[in-house]
Amino acid sequence: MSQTPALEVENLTKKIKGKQIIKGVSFTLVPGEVFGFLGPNGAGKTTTIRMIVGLISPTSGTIKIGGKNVRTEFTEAMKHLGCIVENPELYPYLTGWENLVHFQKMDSSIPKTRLNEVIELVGLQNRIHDRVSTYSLGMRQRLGIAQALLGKPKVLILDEPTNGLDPAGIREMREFIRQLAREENLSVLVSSHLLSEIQLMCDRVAIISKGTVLRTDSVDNLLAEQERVIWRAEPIPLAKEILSMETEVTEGPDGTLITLYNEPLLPDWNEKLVKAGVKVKEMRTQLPSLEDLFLEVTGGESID
Ligand SMILES: Nc1ncnc2c1ncn2[C@@H]1O[C@H](COP(=O)(O)OP(=O)(O)OP(=O)(O)O)[C@@H](O)[C@H]1O
Repeated sequence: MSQTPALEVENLTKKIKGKQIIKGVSFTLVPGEVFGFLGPNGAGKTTTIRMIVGLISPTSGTIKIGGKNVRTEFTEAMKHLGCIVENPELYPYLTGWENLVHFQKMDSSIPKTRLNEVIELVGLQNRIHDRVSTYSLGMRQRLGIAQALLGKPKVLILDEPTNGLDPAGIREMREFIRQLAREENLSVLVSSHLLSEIQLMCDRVAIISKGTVLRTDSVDNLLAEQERVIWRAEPIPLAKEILSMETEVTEGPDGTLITLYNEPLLPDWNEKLVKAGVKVKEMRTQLPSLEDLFLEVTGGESID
């Protein structure tokens, strides 16, 4: 693919009060993808996002939005960006429509016809003339997104978009974000500390911990890399001894042994066990849980 990335972050660092908070973060969003920024509290997600949206400046590194450098072409770069970083700034005593008109008037490049387009995109047609104070949290989020979409951005940044929503609201927001990315060819960067949410919503994910991106890939690929084999064999000590000569072995629950899944070598390991007199009763593969994957990638740091 030779299309211009929607967002390019290269070797970003940030030092605050002498402390290195962000230590060389790089990732790229292609048009139309939902990209998850996943890490425990304090990992550096918000600081990175604040640099992308221009709220603070990086110590070093490059950020390009729609090919425009945030440092040297700030206005051009910001034209391609829509974001809700802290809570969306809305006036509760005005209607949804009046809120949007207010923001549209602040940017002379946005025609009034865009209002109905964004209202339709976020599905607020039926309630747009009601006061925002009567909206649910999910509806306020949608209105915030409508506002962020007014300038037809290429990239939308949402910091923890499902925070505070109930399970139905979370599901709705997740589906809405996916649909928006698909239909508008919009790239969406979503930060979250919720593993399951990232798995269901995002095409790819960057796992961030202590100011560093440890891995970037689709959740499915990351999980497949950590696929394991559960062995039920007797006697266990002998089976463990033999397998340990081939690969790393841990003991699972109920007297099982666990190794990583290594397809080409499995028959060989099995043969060695059988030749040594071990009875192999069962071999089955298992994907790790997201929590296990996270622990594996971060080297033991848990998500919460
Ligand atoms: N202005 C600041 N001064 C000092 N330390 C800061 C400042 N801003 C952020 N930090 C520190 O940088 C680290 C990363 O914070 P950041 O808010 O980016 O993490 P996060 O991944 O977004 O987590 P959370 O979800 O809790 O916001 C934390 O240890 C935080 O205490």
